[in-house]
Amino acid sequence: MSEQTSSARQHSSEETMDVAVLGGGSFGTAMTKVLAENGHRVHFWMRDEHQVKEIRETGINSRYMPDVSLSGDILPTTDLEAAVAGAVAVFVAIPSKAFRTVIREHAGAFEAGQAVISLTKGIEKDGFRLMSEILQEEIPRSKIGVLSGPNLAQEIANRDLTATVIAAKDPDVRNVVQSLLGCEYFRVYANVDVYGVELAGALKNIYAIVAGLASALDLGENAKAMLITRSLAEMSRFAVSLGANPMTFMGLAGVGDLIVTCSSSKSRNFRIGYAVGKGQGLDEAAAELGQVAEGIRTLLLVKEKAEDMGVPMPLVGGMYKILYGGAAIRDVINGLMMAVQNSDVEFILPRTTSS
Ligand SMILES: NC(=O)c1ccc[n+]([C@@H]2O[C@H](COP(=O)([O-])OP(=O)(O)OC[C@H]3O[C@@H](n4cnc5c(N)ncnc54)[C@H](O)[C@@H]3O)[C@@H](O)[C@H]2O)c1
Ligand SMILES: O=P(O)(O)OC[C@H](O)CO
Repeated sequence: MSEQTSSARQHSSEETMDVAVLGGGSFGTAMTKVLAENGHRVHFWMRDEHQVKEIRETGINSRYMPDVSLSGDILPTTDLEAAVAGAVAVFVAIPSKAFRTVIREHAGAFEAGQAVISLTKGIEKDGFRLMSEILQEEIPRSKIGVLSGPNLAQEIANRDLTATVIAAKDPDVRNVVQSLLGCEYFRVYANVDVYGVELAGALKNIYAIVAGLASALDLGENAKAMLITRSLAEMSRFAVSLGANPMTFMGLAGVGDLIVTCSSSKSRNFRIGYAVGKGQGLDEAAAELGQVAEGIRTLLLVKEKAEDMGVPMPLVGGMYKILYGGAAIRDVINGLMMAVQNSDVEFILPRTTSS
């Protein structure tokens, strides 16, 4: 173990555990690094044999994190069954589009009572399912958790100070994740509102696109504050109508993640909005990014769901018109600014209009 590794581990469990990380992208790589630096044996599953070979031989995942060197007890593999067998916890960082397929295909591999934690911030198209719901449906004998918060993968990999949230009903899951991941640069807070934490992580990606677009247009600092705050109001309104606890949105998974993703060009969703604001087409921007920006899909799903439920979401509606309806950005902004005046905090003063 390197000097850096032993110092990172000060606050985490002293016992070496077998853990699995599923998904060889940016976030899977960052979480693998934290777990390995904390002294655990990490079975790192990905589908690409070349990537496995590269990480095994060089410690580098050049496609997703070319500047990050992985060291410690990391076992890259394409064998998911072997990765999961005996793991005290399985962390899943597969984009929402492929999440169910991967879990279903390997459902038999997961053990009864095993902690399975989603790291994915997205929503499934059919049935508007969150990832924890997919886990519940596909591998119901597992103990399920969700990790979410202001967690830019690159910063975690750089050991920049970061906090996250583990949400799980089962205290054993909360405890094991805090113990496995916590260290001097990564602090893990707990919550029991699984649905709220997970929904916050998915929804903020939409508003990061909005914020990126605003940044491209150089709308000013007041506009940034207005957008972030109204995004929080809108996402909490939607989440509460689905049964989430509004207080969750005051925490790291809510306002915390919203702040980081809406104010940093390190966020892929923010970069999509910025590119569109600078006149690039959505498809071109997504192709150029070359990594997942969940907000693009989530926007479509949330717009449809909000309309079905009659929940007003003017920012979602406006972004949809820009990305998919060919609306002029300035017209949409003008429409939002000139809408009927409304309540600031609707949990104190209820909204009286549908605008
Ligand atoms: N990158 C971050 O900063 C960050 C932070 C927190 C949460 N997340 C979330 O984690 C999830 C994964 O994001 P990421 O940043 O790692 O994405 P990424 O684009 O960097 O990588 C995606 C990975 O998923 C793999 N993948 C895609 N389809 C697959 C399939 N069918 N089978 C197996 N593997 C498949 C790809 O090969 C790739 O390794 C997203 O929901 C994202 O919102 C990302
Ligand atoms: O790069 P993004 O936009 O997917 O955001 C990454 C994380 O979700 C930030 O918390």
